[in-house]
Formats: sequence, C-alpha cells, structure tokens
Amino acid sequence: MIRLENLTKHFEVPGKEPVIAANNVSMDVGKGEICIFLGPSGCGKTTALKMINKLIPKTSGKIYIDGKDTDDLDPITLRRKIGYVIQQIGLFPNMTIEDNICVVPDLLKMDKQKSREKARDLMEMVNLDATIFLKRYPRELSGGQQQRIGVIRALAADPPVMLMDEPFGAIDPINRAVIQDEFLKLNAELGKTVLFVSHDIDEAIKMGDKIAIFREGILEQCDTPDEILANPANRFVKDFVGTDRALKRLKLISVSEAIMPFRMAVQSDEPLDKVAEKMRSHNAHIAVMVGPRGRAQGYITKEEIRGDQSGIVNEYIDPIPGTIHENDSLHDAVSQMYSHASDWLPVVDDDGAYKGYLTQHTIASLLGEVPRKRGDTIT
Ligand SMILES: Nc1ncnc2c1ncn2[C@@H]1O[C@H](COP(=O)(O)OP(=O)(O)OP(=O)(O)O)[C@@H](O)[C@H]1O
Repeated sequence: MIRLENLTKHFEVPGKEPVIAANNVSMDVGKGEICIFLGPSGCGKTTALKMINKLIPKTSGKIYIDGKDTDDLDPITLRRKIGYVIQQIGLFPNMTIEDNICVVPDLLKMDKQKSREKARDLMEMVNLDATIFLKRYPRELSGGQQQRIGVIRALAADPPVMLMDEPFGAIDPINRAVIQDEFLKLNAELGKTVLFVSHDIDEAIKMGDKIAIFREGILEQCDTPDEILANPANRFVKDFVGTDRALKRLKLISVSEAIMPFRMAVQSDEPLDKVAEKMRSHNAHIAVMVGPRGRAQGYITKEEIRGDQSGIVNEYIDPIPGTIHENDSLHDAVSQMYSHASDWLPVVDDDGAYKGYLTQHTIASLLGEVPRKRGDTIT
C-alpha cells in the first residue's frame, strides 16, 4: 500500500553541513496495517511522515501509494487520499464541531447530508454523544475530546491512508489509553493504512502491526513488535526498547497461547490412585477439581498424593489461587500470579468455565528464557 524507496531528505543550513533527516529509508506498509515510527527526538520521524503528504519536499527517493508514484500527483490531490492528525489538533475555533469534522468533505463538495451522517457515526464509534457535541465549539470540549474530533476529522473524507504525528502525545496517561483503545477498535472496522509517529515504546507495542525504529535519519529496524522485542537488530534498537523487553513481550502474548496442553480436570469423587496415574502419564504437577457449570473449585498437587493414594480428590483439595481469562495477556497473568504468590493459575472462559492452566515455567519457556518443553509443569 505504501512503499518508501531510498527516501532521503537533506535540510540545507546556511554556512553549515546539511542536516540529513532521512537517509535512504526504504520500507513497505501493507493495506490496513498500522506502522509506528519510533525513535529518539530528532531522528527524523516527522520529516519522514511529512514527505509522504508533501508537506516537506523530499531530496531524493520514491514514495508509492497503492502502486502510484506520488511524484505524479499534485499535493492537493495527494492530500485528499491522506488523513492527517497532529498533536496540536488544529480545530477551527469559530466553527462548530460538526463543521470542523466536515471541513474536507465540504471542500471536496461531497454530499452534505451524507457527510453529516458519517460525522454522527464516527462520533458514536469513539463514544461521543453526537447530539450533545456536534453543535458545540472546540473550546467547549476537553483536550481528549478535541483530540478524538481531530481523528474523526481526518477520517471524515474516508481517505485510505492516515498519517498521525504523536496524535495522543498531549493527553494524560489514563485518557491516552482509552483513546488508543478506541482508535484500534475504530480502525479494526475501517481498515485504514496508518503511519503513526510516537516516541513511546509502550504505545508502539500496543498500537503497531509494525514498528519502524529510526536513528539519525536511518531506519534501523522495521518489523513486528514481537520480533523487535525478541530479536533487536542491533545494540541501538536493543537499548532503545529497554532492558525489560522480555516483560514487554508479555503484553503481546495471550493466555490462550501459553495454556498447558492437558486440562488436568478431575472430579471431586475421583479416586486418588487414578488421579495420580493421570498426572504421571501427562507429566503434570497439579490437577484441578471441576464442579458445577465447569467451574474450577480447587486443586491437588502430586506431592499431596505421593504417599497414601487410597482416598478421593475432595479430601485433599486446596483453594484455587484466583483465575485468569483466556483472552487476557501474559502480562496480566504474571501480575495475578505475583499478587496471589502463586506459580500457576487456572484459565477460564467468558462463562467462568475452567479451560486449563498455565504456569510461570511455561511463560518463561515461551519467552525463550529457558528451552521450551511442552507438558512441563510447575517446579
Ligand atoms: N526545516 C529544517 N531545517 C533544518 N533542519 C531541520 C528542519 N526540520 C527538521 N530539521 C532537523 O531534521 C532532523 C529530524 O527532525 P524531525 O522533526 O523529523 O525529528 P523527529 O524524530 O520527528 O523529532 P521529535 O521526536 O523531537 O519530534 C532534526 O535534526 C531536526 O533538527
């Protein structure tokens, strides 16, 4: 969808060497992908972005959108295909929110009624009550609400490409997380191709299908967040993503990916010798007692039934250490494990039914910290 080929920008500075803000940058971003431009201040993220909609003229190289060389498009035609969102928002203070949102569709002489209907739909999608807000002026909205309008305005003319320059940078952390989630949900429906400048690695991991890491105009690595965290291309990328990159990866992996292959579910009246045999054959350290509606009710360990195996499960059961939902992240799971001082957790579905369990050991294996060995259990 978007292809940069040896994109280069030299800023001439009188009496000095030119500043090389982009140095032979090449990358591909697929249709519907969100690519985050990340890197320290002054590395060239904004310059790269602004060359794409010709706000900054490039020195050399090529930019293709949908296979079309943008050299062949005049800036106005090009910008109609591209929504642009900036940190400063830039709503017109003397226009209502509705007119602000519809500014580009109106300029393009698109059907007024349709564009107003679209504005309403987009407002609902980011949880803003259209009846309340459309007739207001920008000063009557909070910063976070104005930024949502900035995003909606960029989407109003339905451009296939969105350029976003630190769009949520000025919003407080709690509202930023909310607006990031809203944007991800919105774009899952709209499927725009998005280039997004950020200097926040956590935002990049959360939002990006890909992350492009820049240093002094050079693209150091462009890959999926997981690949960047697991295999940084060089020392710079490794230092930039941080010493806690293994912990950051936990946010990218869901509990369902780390669940043990055997559920190890047992009934309250099951004889212990049978349970011991089941645990041995699956090399499991624990078994979970499941009751009505498939709920996990307690657990039993191999140690507890090592000696006497004459009773039934119910006589040896310990209370479960909380539960974790299958769609939660491993980051949530580890956090729960620490708060319950437990090295395992039962996994449940939407109805609270027991699905299986996961252990700290499997999580560590999954992250490649220790060799992965399926069927291994808590130690
Ligand atoms: N008009 C200009 N003239 C000269 N140098 C410029 C100009 N615009 C940007 N630069 C330089 O180009 C380099 C890249 O700037 P750019 O704004 O693209 O960085 P950035 O990664 O977006 O930074 P930040 O995160 O601080 O916004 C910097 O060294 C900057 O000083």
